[in-house]
Formats: sequence, structure tokens, C-alpha cells
Amino acid sequence: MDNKLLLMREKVEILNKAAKSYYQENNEIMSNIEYDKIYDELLELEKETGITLSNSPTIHVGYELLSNLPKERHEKVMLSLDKTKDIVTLKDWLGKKEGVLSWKLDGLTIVMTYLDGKLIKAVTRGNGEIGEVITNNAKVFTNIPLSIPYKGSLILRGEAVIRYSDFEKINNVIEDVASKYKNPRNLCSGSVRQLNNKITAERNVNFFAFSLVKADGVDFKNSRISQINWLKSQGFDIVEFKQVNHLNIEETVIWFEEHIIENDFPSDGLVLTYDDISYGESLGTTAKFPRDSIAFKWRDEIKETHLLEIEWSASRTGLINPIAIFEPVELEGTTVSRASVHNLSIMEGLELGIGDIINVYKANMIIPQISGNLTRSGSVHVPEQCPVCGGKTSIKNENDVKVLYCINDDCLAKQIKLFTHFVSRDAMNIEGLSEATIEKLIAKGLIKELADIFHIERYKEEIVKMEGFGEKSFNKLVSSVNKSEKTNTTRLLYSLGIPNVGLSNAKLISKRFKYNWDAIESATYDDLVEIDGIGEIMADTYVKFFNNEKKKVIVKDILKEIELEVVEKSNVEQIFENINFVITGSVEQFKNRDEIKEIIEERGGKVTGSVSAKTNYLINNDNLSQSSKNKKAKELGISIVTESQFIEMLR
Ligand SMILES: NC(=O)c1ccc[n+]([C@@H]2O[C@H](COP(=O)([O-])OP(=O)(O)OC[C@H]3O[C@@H](n4cnc5c(N)ncnc54)[C@H](O)[C@@H]3O)[C@@H](O)[C@H]2O)c1
Ligand SMILES: [Zn+2]
Repeated sequence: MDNKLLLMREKVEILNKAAKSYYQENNEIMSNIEYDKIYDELLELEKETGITLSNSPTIHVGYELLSNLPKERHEKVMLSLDKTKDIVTLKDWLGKKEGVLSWKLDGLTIVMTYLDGKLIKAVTRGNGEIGEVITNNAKVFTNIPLSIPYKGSLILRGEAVIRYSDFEKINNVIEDVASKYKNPRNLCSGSVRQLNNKITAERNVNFFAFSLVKADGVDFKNSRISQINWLKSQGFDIVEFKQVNHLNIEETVIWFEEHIIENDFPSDGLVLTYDDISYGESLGTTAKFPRDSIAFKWRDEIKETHLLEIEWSASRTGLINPIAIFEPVELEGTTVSRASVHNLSIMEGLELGIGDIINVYKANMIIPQISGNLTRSGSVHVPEQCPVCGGKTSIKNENDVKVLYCINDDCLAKQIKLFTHFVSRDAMNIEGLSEATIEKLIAKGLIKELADIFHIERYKEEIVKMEGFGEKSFNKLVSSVNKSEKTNTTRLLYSLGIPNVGLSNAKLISKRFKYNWDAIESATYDDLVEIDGIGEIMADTYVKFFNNEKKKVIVKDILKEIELEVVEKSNVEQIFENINFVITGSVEQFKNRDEIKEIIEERGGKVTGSVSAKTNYLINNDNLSQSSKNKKAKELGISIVTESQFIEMLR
């Protein structure tokens, strides 16, 4: 008995620690399969001993709320759902009643309250009794009706979820979080429970209503289905469902299983509810579950395989995550050979070692995961050097989760922005090379510097295997790379990502040095500040950039790959070559001074801001002006010409 009590304490502690990460920190320190296995073992022990510890997760919903969001008590407690993986149990549960079978969406459950046709409150499930108020965030969900035709008091429940197709896109551009989200559920939870709804708005959160709690004065004819359809008529997106009875329930479950692959929303099973509302309510609840509904969890296909290797994948945040590579196995109809291990804590929990016999499955039938390790040799060695830059790594502890980082600020993995800028439309204009793809190529060590992008065809084998890539899109990419090799100095200068050198400055500088790269590269500080629109700070960073030894190599390597066309070189005769102008005072025949300046520069001349010994002409309509420029020009014996005389010169 003592021994069993000890075991129970141990399991409660493990489960509560995992639940804290899962619900509170949008993190996971173990897989759901592992969690559910320990949970079931605990349930079994509780049954055997007749004892349930007060902090047992078998009698609590969710986890205590620790966030800074305001809290509120639910009008009606929000419970969890009893579960089965057995289709016969599901059928028996339904008996001769009519049922509603719907996707069990895997996101964050929210209760919405409408009054006078307006959304007035949105609260998360929280620990079932108290939730977090996230009204402002709910207002920016992509598909939420902010006002509805029904004007009475309405309370409904539904799931906030993020699409698989949005998950990677969104996760990739999140820069301010130390660790990336592991799955759409984590991302959704992190996106909905924000203090600032600007962030929520960027995350494409969808809301699907699945049940109605209250709508005074509406007759639903005692039917859950009629409630859901009514919600639809009010403008809500509702969870996809099918009406079932004992005759068709099995084939309907199979229908859902076959269609999960087309479902862009994460779902961890199905939910079956009695259509008969008053019957369902008459059954009451247990401490944790309502008796009118039951969840059907996917019976995950689990395969045994050998761990071949741990690949260490660095990302722009500096985080280096372990990815397990194993002998390929068939899972839910596809061949799988890799699974993210997410972080060091999970890796250590699984005691992974090369050659170990591991169990793998697809979470929610989609994302490959390791669910267990049968041999637990624990021999995987955490790298002391970053796989990308070779710099030192360091282990950090974030909310009880151990993660590995590269601490080198110059690490290429952290410079992904530089690469995406390089290939962007106004720069090298390489189509079909997304940030995600570049990040993967860098992580694999295939791209080490900007010039490597021009050799992308070498990595065909790796690239065609990437998500969203095929032979066709790869060929398109290669031809886009080839096309980009013929470029011009403006694009090249802009593509280098020199601080403050935007497209218009790149144009100015390029033009000023007549599209001659050698001249552009060796522009001096004085040359640069003389260009109108180029300030001292920019001139300074520009010169420093081209004097930096590392940058010199980067530029030299790029130049080996490209051909600089002498574009934009005007056909206009270069009559002002080596002639310096200063323009002062108001102009009458031209739009403004800039127009004159352009005309001069087009003809090879230069316009500067102040009169010096180098000035050849001062353009000024008022010869008698006492301006400092005028005086200086006279002192130095520089010709002062009017606009009309300038026009003469043009002829
Ligand atoms: N990996 C971990 O460390 C870890 C930790 C804690 C919990 N978990 C996972 O969470 C599970 C328990 O989670 P839970 O109790 O929060 O939720 P649950 O899995 O029991 O799901 C119940 C909830 O699903 C929601 N839901 C979604 N779609 C619905 C629909 N169509 N109709 C009705 N309800 C719908 C409801 O809000 C309901 O409360 C465990 O089985 C485990 O897999 C994992
Ligand atoms: Zn590094």
C-alpha cells in the first residue's frame, strides 16, 4: 500500500509539472501519449487503492492561472471530457440516442458572451472555474462576428485554433520569443493569451463554435444540432459535425479519420454529444467530466524503429534544437524518418542514444513525435559547438525547460534577415526562396555566405525534399537564380544590407559613381556627404562597411557570381563630365533645383551644396544677390550663370 501511495505521489507530481508547462507556459515537456499513459496508470492506482490525492490531475481541469491577464469566474463551470479510444465503447455510450459527432479541435477553449448583439466578453477555460479575460484579443480573431442579429443575452463556447498552414509561416517570423512554438496548439495558446492584442491580430486565430450555453427566448426544440445551426445563422463559424445514431456511428468515425488529412485545423479526436439537451443535462457531471459528451481520441499508430542520429538545428533566435533521425517507418499512410525532439529536457527525459529502439507516432495524426524509448542508453552528446558557425554553445534554463543556444552574435543562423533581404525583389530579385527555406539551408550548413545562394542548384537533393518543394518549384528557383546573376550596381549595393542604404540611396550613390562598381566600393566619406540626401552617419557606416575585411570577402565572392550590366547609363552626351555646379536661389524655368540637378548629373556633371575652388559654375538668376554663395563665387572668380544661360549651355 505504502509503495502504491508513493507511486501515486510521484505520478501526480510528474503530471502536474507537465500540465503546468502545457497550460501555463504554452510549452510541452512530454508528448501527449506519454502524459496520457502516466495519467491512465495513476487512474488505475486510484481505483486499486480507493485513494485520490487532493492535487491529483484526475479531479482537476487545466491548471491554476498564473498569467498577468485579468481573471473571472465562469457562470457555468467548464469541464474536461471523458475519453475513449475504442469505437465499441463509443457506440455503447450512444445507445439508441441521436448524437452529434464533431472534430475535437486542439486549441484553446473560449467562452464568448454577447449582449445587445455585441461581443462583450471572452474568457478562456482556465482551471474550469476561473478563466482569463481576453475580450480585446477575441475581437481580432479573423472570423469572429463582432455584432450579431440576436439582441438577447447569449453565451457560447468554442475553440480558438491556428491552421497548420499558418503555423509555420507565423512561427517563422516570431523573433522575440526565445523558443519557437512546437505545434499549432502552443502557438494558439500563446497568441490568445497576450496582453497586447496587436500580436493576437497578426496570428490569424480562428474561432469555431461548438456549443451554446444560453440564448434566452430562443426555442431550440431540445436539440444540440438546432443550437449549432442557429449559431451558424448568427454569423459564427461552427465546428464541422455529423448527426449519428447506432447504425451509422462507426462509418462516420471512419469518415472523419479519412478526412483528417484534409483538415487544416489540428484535431486530437472527435467529440460525441447527445442531441437531446434535457436528457444530457439530466445526467449531470462527475468532478471532471460532463456526462452528456465523450471524447474519442485517435488510436495513434505507434511504430518501433531505431534512432540513427540526432541532427542539431540552429535557428535565427540562436536556439539549437535536436531532431531525431530514425529508420524510416510507415505512419498513418506516409513514410516518416524524422521528428523534432524540441529541447534538451525532452531529449534527457527520453534518455536518447544512437541505436536505441524508440516508439514513434503522429501527434493528432499529423506531426511525427517520439513517444517512448525502450532501450534508454542516454548516450547522445550535447554539442559544445554550434553546427552552423562552430561557435560556443550554452545551455539555458527557461521555465524549467533546458534549451541549447549558440552564443555567437555573428552566427549565420542569426543573420537570416540579411539573406532574405539579399534575395528580395528590389535586391537580387530571386523568386521562390522563402525565409523558411533559407533558414533550413543555413541550418544544414549548405549556405554559409551570400554568394552561396548562386549555387543553390547543388542542393537539389536536399531542397526537393523540403516541405512545399517539388522538382518543379526547384527548377523554377534555379532559373530565377540564374536570371538574377545579370544585375546592376544599384541592386547589388542595396542587396548588401548596409545600414541606412535603402533603395533610393543605393540609386543615388550608384548614379553618382556612374554605375562603376569599383568607384562605388571605394567611395570616400567626402564623396558621399557631397551627395544630396546622404548624411554623415550613413557615409560613415558605408565607408566602414567597405573597409571591413570580412565584408570585403563577402562582396568579392558575390562579384565572382554576377555580371553587372551597365544599366541606366544614359545615351545623353556627357557634356558636363568633370564639371561641378552649385545651384542657389529660386528657379523659374525648371520645376525646382532638383530638376536642374538631375539634368546636370545625367550629363556627367556633379552638383554640390557649397561653393569651393572646385566649383565651375554657380547657377543663380540674381547676379546681384548678396548671398554667401554669390559672394564666394565672385571672390574665387567662378562664373555665375542664370537659368537661361544654363539652358543655352545645354544646347
Ligand atoms: N503533453 C503534456 O505535457 C500534457 C499535459 C497536460 C495535458 N495534456 C493533454 O491534454 C489532455 C487533457 O486536456 P484537457 O482536459 O484540457 O482537454 P481534453 O483533451 O479533455 O479536451 C476537452 C476539451 O475539448 C474542447 N473541445 C474541442 N473541440 C470540441 C468539440 N467539438 N466539442 C466539445 N468540446 C470540444 C472542450 O473545451 C473540452 O473542454 C490530455 O489527454 C493530454 O493529451 C498534455
Ligand atoms: Zn552559431
